[in-house]
Amino acid sequence: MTETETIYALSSGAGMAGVAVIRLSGDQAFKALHALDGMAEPKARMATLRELKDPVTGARLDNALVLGFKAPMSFTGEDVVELHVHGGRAVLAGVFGALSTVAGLRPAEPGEFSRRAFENGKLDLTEAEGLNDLIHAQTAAQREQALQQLDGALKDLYEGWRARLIGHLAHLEADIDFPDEDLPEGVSGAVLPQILVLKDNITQYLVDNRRGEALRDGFRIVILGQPNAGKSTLLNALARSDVAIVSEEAGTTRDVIEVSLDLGGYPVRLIDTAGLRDGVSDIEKEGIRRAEAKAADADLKLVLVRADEWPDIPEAAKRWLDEKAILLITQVDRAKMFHVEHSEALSGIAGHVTVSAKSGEGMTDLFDTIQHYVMGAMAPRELPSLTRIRHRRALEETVEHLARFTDNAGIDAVLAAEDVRMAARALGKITGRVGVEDMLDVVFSDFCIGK
Ligand SMILES: Nc1nc2c(c(=O)[nH]1)N(C=O)[C@@H](CNc1ccc(C(=O)N[C@@H](CCC(=O)O)C(=O)O)cc1)CN2
Ligand SMILES: Nc1nc2c(ncn2[C@@H]2O[C@H](COP(=O)(O)OP(=O)(O)OP(=O)(O)O)[C@@H](O)[C@H]2O)c(=O)[nH]1
Ligand SMILES: [Mg+2]
Repeated sequence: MTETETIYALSSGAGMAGVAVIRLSGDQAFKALHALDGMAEPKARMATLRELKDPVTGARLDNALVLGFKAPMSFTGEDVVELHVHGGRAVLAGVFGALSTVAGLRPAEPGEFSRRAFENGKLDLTEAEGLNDLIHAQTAAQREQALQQLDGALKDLYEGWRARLIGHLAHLEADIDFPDEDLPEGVSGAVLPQILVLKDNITQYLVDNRRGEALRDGFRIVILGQPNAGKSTLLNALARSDVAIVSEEAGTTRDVIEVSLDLGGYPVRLIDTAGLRDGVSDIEKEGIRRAEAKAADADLKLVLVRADEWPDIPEAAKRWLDEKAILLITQVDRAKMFHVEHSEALSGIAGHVTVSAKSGEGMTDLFDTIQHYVMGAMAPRELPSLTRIRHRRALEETVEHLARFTDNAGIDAVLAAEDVRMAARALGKITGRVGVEDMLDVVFSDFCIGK
């Protein structure tokens, strides 16, 4: 299969619909349209009504709205034809059957239209990823982040850094080639601090609490505490749905139970876990192991302690109390005349709330406290956030090369210049400017068919 093959796919959603869009891209796209409508090529970018027939049987397929784009002025940069047909099963089957009889056409792979757009320079890799994120966006904040990335916000940031490095590299190389009188002394002297500043900028940029990734994947809030603390009851209350089994038996929950919520436009994954104690059965031990694994990479932890036990906090719960934890004193309806006494457990954490899932006391306060935390963690930063581990790895690699540059700068100008070149390459991998052939399959296989 060569890249010039013409591809087609359903680009609208599957299932019955008022209108469905079938997209064709490649140099046979208009020929294929002619095979179905027998008419002259429609004017580029002008919607036209056409009767489509099966080229082999002559059977009528649909009255379709047809839209053509001529290369390179199209989404993919190739000739593109869109068939806007009635979205019925028989219509789609008929049109796909007809297209399969046209020579030089084949069904598109997932993400193949976007991949061609990338290969034809219409999108860089971060923009293509932004497009995919936009299609999967579930909340307003996810949509906004994806749109920014699709608009080139990450591309501009990383290409800007790369351009700065390449500028510095030119100076370093000039220094190496003309070490003496041709250039004033001190050129490399000026480059060093400039590269150090850039290295610091990137290093600081990486300290982001996974903001962009959490926005893309969902902010993970893990509910932790000893058996019968009321974790599953709390999950059900926050999710406003009877998701997890609740019982007075200690050790009810063993599996990790996850619910997705939209918290003021921010996607949240609320995770209930097994009660923390010295596990009795092997199954419960495994449940606790999973609970602790979730706790370790939580974006926020809700650590539950029962009011009738307060201020005693079991060691298994106490170890999760840190700046990413909210302490919940639960089942306060069961403790008479309860008030939170001073405890050292209250310092160094993100907050504490006293609640009763039964009476509803404190639940509004809890909701507000969580929402406040999530909003703070997800608030837009000055620079657009990286959204994938792929970006993070490449930026870490960039910083490593720049650290090596600083080590070599005083010793060996040739080695140091090579470090800068490698740093620029690592940055170029994010946007797909260099050395990414092996990565493209991974990036685009994640896309939908028809995109
Ligand atoms: N029917 C339909 N709707 C759609 C799309 C599509 O492909 N078809 N899109 C698909 O994702 C999105 C729109 N995105 C598009 C992006 C670029 C071009 C395009 O033709 N670009 C040309 C010309 C640019 C211009 O006119 O300014 C180019 O880049 O050269 C088309 C659609 C959303 N809606
Ligand atoms: N009175 C009162 N009872 C509660 C409250 N929250 C939970 N319970 C009860 O406490 C018991 C344990 O609740 P669960 O939500 O199953 O506790 P859990 O922390 O999930 O327990 P495990 O899954 O065993 O770790 C159940 O009988 C609940 O009905 C509350 O706020 N007030
Ligand atoms: Mg439970």
